[in-house]
Amino acid sequence: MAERRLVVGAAIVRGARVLAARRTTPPEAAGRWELPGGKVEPGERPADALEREIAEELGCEIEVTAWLGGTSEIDDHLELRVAVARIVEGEPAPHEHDRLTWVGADGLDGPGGLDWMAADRPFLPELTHLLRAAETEQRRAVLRAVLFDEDDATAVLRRLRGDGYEAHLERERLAGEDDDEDHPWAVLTDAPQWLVEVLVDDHEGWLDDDTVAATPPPAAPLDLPSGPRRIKRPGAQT
Ligand SMILES: Nc1nc2c([nH]c(=O)n2[C@H]2C[C@H](O)[C@@H](COP(=O)(O)OP(=O)(O)OP(=O)(O)O)O2)c(=O)[nH]1
Repeated sequence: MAERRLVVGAAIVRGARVLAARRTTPPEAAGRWELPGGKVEPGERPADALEREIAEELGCEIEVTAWLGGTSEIDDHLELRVAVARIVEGEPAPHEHDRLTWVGADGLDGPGGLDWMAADRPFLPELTHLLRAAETEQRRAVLRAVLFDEDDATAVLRRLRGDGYEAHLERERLAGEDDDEDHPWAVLTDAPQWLVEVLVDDHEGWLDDDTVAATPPPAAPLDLPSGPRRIKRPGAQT
């Protein structure tokens, strides 16, 4: 039999989650999840094909960082390889799928997991392993954004989760204050510091420096201020 044509799929990883896309065609595959990608053209490098397909399907630019082991048979004519990739430009939007979702190790496989295309399943154990390793890494890098208003806190939480980061809400206590109504909200997240800074600036909050200090220690100790740091915002009331 002639060699199978190669289909490449991208496991786009951000934080400890991977981006899954829901197919709309053909009818038997509609509603099932895949890793975005497509067929490699004759003479095309697989990584180039993947970057081209992702630009077409999601409107963003990725960089392939590694290939997962093995290939998987799709049918008599096609076989699938999967690369781990990261976004280098833009935000993914579904141009050819009807849904995108950022899924962590817990939602990837097993009961309650996504209904994947059959050919993707052999890659799930390795992918789960990668996401678990990323989770461990992340536990060491949590930032705390402090916001006075619950609506602001919820907006920040939604935005971070929508972008694929881990984030959860906690009720914050300010030292020396005991009036419950004055206790602000804290959003704990693994998002990068620049993004959290932009969001707290937009929602009149601040980034708690204690948690910045709790990220993996730099080679030389940093001289960090001990109190919460107010991010300056043009025109904001202090
Ligand atoms: N892109 C992608 N295709 C997959 C995956 N798993 C899987 O079985 N497939 C199948 C579905 C299709 O039969 C085939 C890829 O076709 P496609 O329609 O996505 O590729 P393409 O964009 O190059 O399509 P076309 O131009 O030939 O229409 O591989 C996966 O994770 N990603």
